[in-house]
Amino acid sequence: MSRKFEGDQILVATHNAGKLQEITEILAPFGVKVVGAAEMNLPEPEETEDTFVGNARIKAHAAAQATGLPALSDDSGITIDALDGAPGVYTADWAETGNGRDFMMAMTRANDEITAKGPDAPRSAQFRCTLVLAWPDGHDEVFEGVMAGDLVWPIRGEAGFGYDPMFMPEGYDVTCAQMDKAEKNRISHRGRAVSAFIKGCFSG
Ligand SMILES: O=c1nc[nH]c2c1ncn2[C@H]1C[C@H](O)[C@@H](COP(=O)(O)OP(=O)(O)OP(=O)(O)O)O1
Ligand SMILES: [Mg+2]
Repeated sequence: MSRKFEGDQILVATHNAGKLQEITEILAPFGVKVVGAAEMNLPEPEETEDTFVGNARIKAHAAAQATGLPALSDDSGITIDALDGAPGVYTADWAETGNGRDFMMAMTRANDEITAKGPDAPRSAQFRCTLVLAWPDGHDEVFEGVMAGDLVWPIRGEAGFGYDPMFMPEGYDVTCAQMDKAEKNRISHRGRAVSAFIKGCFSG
């Protein structure tokens, strides 16, 4: 069934367990063995670029070079219209405490900064995901996905990870943290990007 990965492993170059679970579930029907970065004892590279694709390239190439496996990385985040696209590539940084990540703090900051723009500030935002598939020979392929929605307050739901409890996708009246996994994967930035990857790599 698979054109490029038949009988092979693909390394998913992320240390985020939520991402790894989503990507593993979306790829499950395609007969490719998914291995995570933590399982391979890979270090977490520094994300020094100011674009999603730049940081996705750093993560994917580091993992492919270290293992000799094709490596698929995910760089993602949220762009908030009222904040001119912030936090964007710095979405994870907003949750950083110096002692692990605190997404309640990050979501509170997002809500506070929108609220500070005034009562007419839009609540619209986009989740964005850039996947880079890096090959051990040094070439790569890029796949992207976007999900539009609104940021709600107070937060709702327990499922998912990161900013899911405040993100209500367009056309829904529940947040990503109130959806089952399959539904989120069907519409999400990551689900769309992984679908593009599947089209590119499993349908030849
Ligand atoms: O579906 C999502 N639902 C909720 N939050 C999300 C989602 N997708 C990305 N996010 C947030 C989490 C993290 O704060 C940032 C990504 O940062 P990003 O550097 O790409 O990922 P990460 O550091 O968690 O893992 P890693 O770099 O090892 O892949 O955006
Ligand atoms: Mg990261």
